[in-house]
Amino acid sequence: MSDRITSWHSSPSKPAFTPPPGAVDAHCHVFGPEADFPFSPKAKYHPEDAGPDKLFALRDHLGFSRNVIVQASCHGTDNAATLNAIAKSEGKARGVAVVDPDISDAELQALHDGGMRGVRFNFLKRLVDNAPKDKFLDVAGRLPKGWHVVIYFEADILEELRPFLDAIPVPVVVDHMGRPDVTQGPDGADIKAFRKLLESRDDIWFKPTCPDRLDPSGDPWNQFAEAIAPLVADYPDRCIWGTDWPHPNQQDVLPDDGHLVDMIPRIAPTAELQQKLLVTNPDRLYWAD
Ligand SMILES: O=C(O)/C=C(\CC(=O)C(=O)O)C(=O)O
Repeated sequence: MSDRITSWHSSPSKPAFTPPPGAVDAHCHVFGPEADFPFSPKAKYHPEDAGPDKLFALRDHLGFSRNVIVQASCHGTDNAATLNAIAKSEGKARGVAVVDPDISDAELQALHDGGMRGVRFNFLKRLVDNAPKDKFLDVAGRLPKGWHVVIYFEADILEELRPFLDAIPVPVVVDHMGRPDVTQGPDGADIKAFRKLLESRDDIWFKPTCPDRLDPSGDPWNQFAEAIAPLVADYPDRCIWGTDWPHPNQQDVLPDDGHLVDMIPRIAPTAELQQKLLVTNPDRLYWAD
Protein backbone atom coordinates (compact mmCIF):
# COMPACT_ATOMS: atom_id res chain seq x y z
CA MET A 1 0.00 0.00 0.00
CA SER A 2 1.24 3.50 -0.81
CA ASP A 3 2.28 5.69 2.08
CA ARG A 4 1.52 8.75 -0.02
CA ILE A 5 -1.22 11.01 1.26
CA THR A 6 -4.08 12.77 -0.52
CA SER A 7 -4.98 16.03 1.17
CA TRP A 8 -7.44 17.52 -1.32
CA HIS A 9 -11.15 17.04 -1.99
CA SER A 10 -11.83 14.93 -5.08
CA SER A 11 -14.89 16.89 -6.23
CA PRO A 12 -15.03 20.38 -4.71
CA SER A 13 -18.36 22.16 -5.06
CA LYS A 14 -18.97 25.14 -7.32
CA PRO A 15 -18.88 28.22 -5.07
CA ALA A 16 -21.92 30.47 -4.80
CA PHE A 17 -19.55 33.47 -4.82
CA THR A 18 -18.19 34.59 -8.21
CA PRO A 19 -14.69 36.09 -7.97
CA PRO A 20 -14.15 39.30 -9.97
CA PRO A 21 -12.37 39.14 -13.35
CA GLY A 22 -8.62 38.76 -12.88
CA ALA A 23 -8.97 37.20 -9.41
CA VAL A 24 -5.83 35.56 -8.02
CA ASP A 25 -5.65 32.44 -5.85
CA ALA A 26 -2.54 33.79 -4.14
CA HIS A 27 -1.70 30.85 -1.90
CA CYS A 28 -1.59 27.40 -3.46
CA HIS A 29 1.04 24.75 -4.11
CA VAL A 30 1.96 21.94 -6.49
CA PHE A 31 3.23 18.49 -5.51
CA GLY A 32 5.41 16.93 -8.20
CA PRO A 33 4.63 15.04 -10.29
CA GLU A 34 7.14 12.97 -8.38
CA ALA A 35 8.43 11.10 -11.44
CA ASP A 36 9.70 14.41 -12.85
CA PHE A 37 10.20 16.39 -9.65
CA PRO A 38 11.17 14.13 -6.72
CA PHE A 39 10.32 15.24 -3.21
CA SER A 40 13.04 16.36 -0.83
CA PRO A 41 14.66 13.63 1.28
CA LYS A 42 13.91 15.92 4.26
CA ALA A 43 10.17 16.22 3.43
CA LYS A 44 7.90 15.79 6.46
CA TYR A 45 5.02 14.44 4.38
CA HIS A 46 4.84 12.40 1.18
CA PRO A 47 1.89 13.53 -0.91
CA GLU A 48 0.28 12.07 -4.00
CA ASP A 49 0.98 14.05 -7.16
CA ALA A 50 -0.93 17.32 -7.40
CA GLY A 51 0.57 18.91 -10.49
CA PRO A 52 -0.17 21.98 -12.60
CA ASP A 53 -2.96 20.42 -14.68
CA LYS A 54 -5.01 19.71 -11.55
CA LEU A 55 -4.26 23.16 -10.13
CA PHE A 56 -5.32 24.98 -13.31
CA ALA A 57 -8.50 22.88 -13.59
CA LEU A 58 -9.39 23.88 -10.02
CA ARG A 59 -8.61 27.54 -10.79
CA ASP A 60 -11.10 27.47 -13.67
CA HIS A 61 -13.70 25.51 -11.69
CA LEU A 62 -13.62 28.04 -8.83
CA GLY A 63 -13.77 31.04 -11.18
CA PHE A 64 -10.26 32.38 -10.63
CA SER A 65 -7.99 33.78 -13.33
CA ARG A 66 -4.52 33.41 -11.87
CA ASN A 67 -2.41 31.66 -9.21
CA VAL A 68 0.49 32.45 -6.94
CA ILE A 69 2.21 29.12 -6.34
CA VAL A 70 4.12 28.89 -3.07
CA GLN A 71 6.93 26.35 -2.96
CA ALA A 72 5.81 23.68 -0.46
CA SER A 73 8.21 22.28 2.12
CA CYS A 74 7.99 18.76 0.63
CA HIS A 75 10.07 20.05 -2.30
CA GLY A 76 12.71 21.59 -0.03
CA THR A 77 14.82 24.23 -1.76
CA ASP A 78 14.58 22.71 -5.24
CA ASN A 79 12.02 24.97 -6.92
CA ALA A 80 11.80 22.99 -10.18
CA ALA A 81 8.22 21.73 -9.65
CA THR A 82 6.95 25.23 -8.87
CA LEU A 83 8.87 26.75 -11.80
CA ASN A 84 7.47 24.04 -14.08
CA ALA A 85 3.91 24.95 -13.04
CA ILE A 86 4.56 28.67 -13.57
CA ALA A 87 6.04 27.94 -17.03
CA LYS A 88 2.95 25.92 -17.98
CA SER A 89 0.51 28.61 -16.85
CA GLU A 90 0.76 30.84 -19.94
CA GLY A 91 1.49 33.88 -17.80
CA LYS A 92 -1.31 33.15 -15.36
CA ALA A 93 0.93 32.17 -12.45
CA ARG A 94 3.73 33.64 -10.43
CA GLY A 95 5.53 32.09 -7.50
CA VAL A 96 7.20 32.24 -4.13
CA ALA A 97 10.46 30.29 -3.78
CA VAL A 98 12.17 28.54 -0.89
CA VAL A 99 15.93 28.88 -1.19
CA ASP A 100 19.13 27.63 0.33
CA PRO A 101 20.49 30.71 2.14
CA ASP A 102 23.77 30.27 0.24
CA ILE A 103 22.01 30.88 -3.09
CA SER A 104 23.97 33.12 -5.47
CA ASP A 105 22.66 36.41 -6.85
CA ALA A 106 22.65 34.86 -10.35
CA GLU A 107 20.47 31.98 -9.12
CA LEU A 108 18.07 34.44 -7.51
CA GLN A 109 17.85 36.30 -10.81
CA ALA A 110 17.10 33.00 -12.60
CA LEU A 111 14.20 32.44 -10.16
CA HIS A 112 12.96 35.94 -10.97
CA ASP A 113 13.13 35.15 -14.70
CA GLY A 114 11.10 31.98 -13.99
CA GLY A 115 8.30 34.04 -12.39
CA MET A 116 9.21 34.05 -8.70
CA ARG A 117 8.53 37.29 -6.87
CA GLY A 118 9.16 36.35 -3.26
CA VAL A 119 11.01 34.03 -0.94
CA ARG A 120 9.39 32.05 1.89
CA PHE A 121 10.83 31.60 5.36
CA ASN A 122 9.11 28.76 7.19
CA PHE A 123 9.33 28.59 11.00
CA LEU A 124 7.02 25.61 11.59
CA LYS A 125 9.03 22.95 13.38
CA ARG A 126 6.79 20.18 12.09
CA LEU A 127 7.69 21.21 8.51
CA VAL A 128 11.34 22.23 8.55
CA ASP A 129 14.39 21.16 10.58
CA ASN A 130 15.93 24.60 11.01
CA ALA A 131 15.19 28.24 10.26
CA PRO A 132 18.43 30.24 10.51
CA LYS A 133 17.37 33.86 11.08
CA ASP A 134 20.80 35.40 10.37
CA LYS A 135 21.07 33.59 7.02
CA PHE A 136 17.48 34.48 6.14
CA LEU A 137 18.26 38.16 6.77
CA ASP A 138 21.29 37.93 4.51
CA VAL A 139 19.10 36.53 1.69
CA ALA A 140 16.38 39.12 2.35
CA GLY A 141 19.00 41.84 1.77
CA ARG A 142 19.97 40.36 -1.62
CA LEU A 143 16.56 39.75 -3.21
CA PRO A 144 15.86 40.93 -6.76
CA LYS A 145 14.14 44.30 -7.02
CA GLY A 146 10.42 44.23 -6.18
CA TRP A 147 10.54 40.95 -4.23
CA HIS A 148 9.08 40.41 -0.77
CA VAL A 149 9.43 37.88 2.03
CA VAL A 150 6.61 35.45 2.83
CA ILE A 151 6.80 34.19 6.37
CA TYR A 152 5.05 31.26 8.02
CA PHE A 153 4.96 30.98 11.81
CA GLU A 154 2.58 30.09 14.63
CA ALA A 155 1.16 32.69 17.00
CA ASP A 156 3.14 31.51 20.02
CA ILE A 157 6.47 32.61 18.48
CA LEU A 158 5.38 36.01 17.19
CA GLU A 159 6.94 37.95 20.08
CA GLU A 160 10.21 36.02 19.79
CA LEU A 161 10.30 36.74 16.02
CA ARG A 162 9.74 40.48 16.34
CA PRO A 163 13.42 41.60 16.15
CA PHE A 164 13.88 39.39 13.07
CA LEU A 165 10.70 40.68 11.43
CA ASP A 166 11.65 44.27 12.21
CA ALA A 167 15.00 43.76 10.44
CA ILE A 168 13.60 42.42 7.14
CA PRO A 169 14.39 45.16 4.60
CA VAL A 170 11.58 44.38 2.10
CA PRO A 171 7.80 43.97 2.41
CA VAL A 172 6.65 40.98 4.47
CA VAL A 173 3.58 38.80 3.80
CA VAL A 174 2.40 36.65 6.72
CA ASP A 175 0.93 33.28 5.82
CA HIS A 176 -2.43 32.54 7.46
CA MET A 177 -1.96 35.63 9.71
CA GLY A 178 0.57 33.72 11.81
CA ARG A 179 -2.06 31.13 12.74
CA PRO A 180 -4.01 32.98 15.47
CA ASP A 181 -6.41 31.13 17.75
CA VAL A 182 -9.63 32.35 16.11
CA THR A 183 -11.76 30.84 18.87
CA GLN A 184 -10.64 33.81 21.02
CA GLY A 185 -12.65 36.08 18.70
CA PRO A 186 -11.67 39.33 16.95
CA ASP A 187 -10.35 40.88 20.18
CA GLY A 188 -8.50 37.79 21.41
CA ALA A 189 -4.86 37.93 22.47
CA ASP A 190 -3.48 36.42 19.24
CA ILE A 191 -5.30 38.82 16.93
CA LYS A 192 -4.37 41.76 19.16
CA ALA A 193 -0.69 40.78 18.96
CA PHE A 194 -0.97 40.42 15.20
CA ARG A 195 -2.59 43.86 14.89
CA LYS A 196 0.33 45.28 16.87
CA LEU A 197 2.68 43.79 14.29
CA LEU A 198 0.64 45.30 11.42
CA GLU A 199 0.75 48.69 13.15
CA SER A 200 4.55 48.50 13.47
CA ARG A 201 5.12 48.77 9.70
CA ASP A 202 2.89 49.69 6.79
CA ASP A 203 4.53 47.13 4.49
CA ILE A 204 3.46 44.03 6.38
CA TRP A 205 0.74 42.14 4.52
CA PHE A 206 -1.24 39.05 5.47
CA LYS A 207 -3.29 36.20 4.08
CA PRO A 208 -6.71 35.84 5.77
CA THR A 209 -6.65 32.20 4.75
CA CYS A 210 -7.04 28.63 5.96
CA PRO A 211 -10.26 28.54 7.99
CA ASP A 212 -9.88 24.77 7.69
CA ARG A 213 -6.59 24.90 9.62
CA LEU A 214 -7.58 27.59 12.13
CA ASP A 215 -11.20 26.98 13.07
CA PRO A 216 -11.75 23.76 15.02
CA SER A 217 -15.54 24.18 14.73
CA GLY A 218 -15.20 23.06 11.09
CA ASP A 219 -17.00 23.96 7.89
CA PRO A 220 -18.67 26.54 7.62
CA TRP A 221 -15.97 27.95 9.93
CA ASN A 222 -18.13 30.58 11.67
CA GLN A 223 -15.51 31.43 14.29
CA PHE A 224 -12.97 32.17 11.58
CA ALA A 225 -15.39 34.51 9.77
CA GLU A 226 -16.22 36.39 12.97
CA ALA A 227 -12.59 36.79 14.06
CA ILE A 228 -11.09 37.67 10.68
CA ALA A 229 -13.62 39.97 8.93
CA PRO A 230 -12.64 43.00 11.10
CA LEU A 231 -8.97 42.51 10.19
CA VAL A 232 -9.73 42.64 6.46
CA ALA A 233 -11.97 45.68 7.01
CA ASP A 234 -9.20 47.53 8.89
CA TYR A 235 -6.32 46.62 6.54
CA PRO A 236 -8.00 46.31 3.13
CA ASP A 237 -4.87 47.26 1.17
CA ARG A 238 -2.59 44.73 2.83
CA CYS A 239 -4.29 41.36 2.37
CA ILE A 240 -4.29 38.68 -0.32
CA TRP A 241 -6.31 35.46 -0.41
CA GLY A 242 -5.72 31.85 -1.45
CA THR A 243 -7.22 28.38 -1.29
CA ASP A 244 -4.08 26.67 0.08
CA TRP A 245 -4.81 23.82 -2.37
CA PRO A 246 -3.72 20.96 -2.24
CA HIS A 247 -3.91 21.59 1.51
CA PRO A 248 -0.66 19.98 2.69
CA ASN A 249 -1.18 17.84 5.79
CA GLN A 250 -4.96 18.34 5.83
CA GLN A 251 -5.71 14.74 4.88
CA ASP A 252 -7.84 14.13 8.00
CA VAL A 253 -10.58 16.56 6.93
CA LEU A 254 -10.47 17.36 3.23
CA PRO A 255 -11.71 20.96 2.86
CA ASP A 256 -14.18 21.63 0.04
CA ASP A 257 -12.52 24.37 -2.03
CA GLY A 258 -15.90 25.71 -3.15
CA HIS A 259 -16.80 26.28 0.50
CA LEU A 260 -13.43 27.98 1.09
CA VAL A 261 -14.22 30.42 -1.75
CA ASP A 262 -17.58 31.10 -0.14
CA MET A 263 -15.70 32.39 2.91
CA ILE A 264 -14.53 35.38 0.79
CA PRO A 265 -17.77 37.44 0.92
CA ARG A 266 -18.02 36.73 4.67
CA ILE A 267 -14.60 38.29 5.40
CA ALA A 268 -14.73 40.84 2.55
CA PRO A 269 -18.43 41.73 2.21
CA THR A 270 -18.28 44.56 -0.35
CA ALA A 271 -17.31 44.49 -4.03
CA GLU A 272 -14.62 47.05 -3.26
CA LEU A 273 -13.01 44.85 -0.59
CA GLN A 274 -13.24 41.79 -2.81
CA GLN A 275 -11.54 43.64 -5.67
CA LYS A 276 -8.65 44.65 -3.40
CA LEU A 277 -8.26 41.23 -1.77
CA LEU A 278 -8.42 39.24 -5.00
CA VAL A 279 -7.12 41.55 -7.74
CA THR A 280 -5.53 44.90 -6.81
CA ASN A 281 -3.44 43.68 -3.89
CA PRO A 282 -1.97 40.53 -5.47
CA ASP A 283 -1.33 42.54 -8.64
CA ARG A 284 0.82 44.95 -6.63
CA LEU A 285 2.90 42.13 -5.14
CA TYR A 286 3.14 39.72 -8.07
CA TRP A 287 2.36 41.41 -11.39
CA ALA A 288 3.94 44.85 -10.88
CA ASP A 289 6.19 44.14 -13.89
O1 LIG B 1 0.43 25.15 2.93
C1 LIG B 1 0.51 25.81 3.96
O2 LIG B 1 0.47 27.03 3.88
C2 LIG B 1 0.64 25.19 5.23
C3 LIG B 1 1.28 24.03 5.51
C4 LIG B 1 2.21 23.35 4.62
C5 LIG B 1 3.33 24.18 4.16
O3 LIG B 1 3.38 25.36 4.35
C6 LIG B 1 4.45 23.56 3.42
O4 LIG B 1 4.51 22.33 3.33
O5 LIG B 1 5.30 24.30 2.95
C7 LIG B 1 1.03 23.39 6.82
O6 LIG B 1 0.58 24.09 7.75
O7 LIG B 1 1.28 22.17 6.93
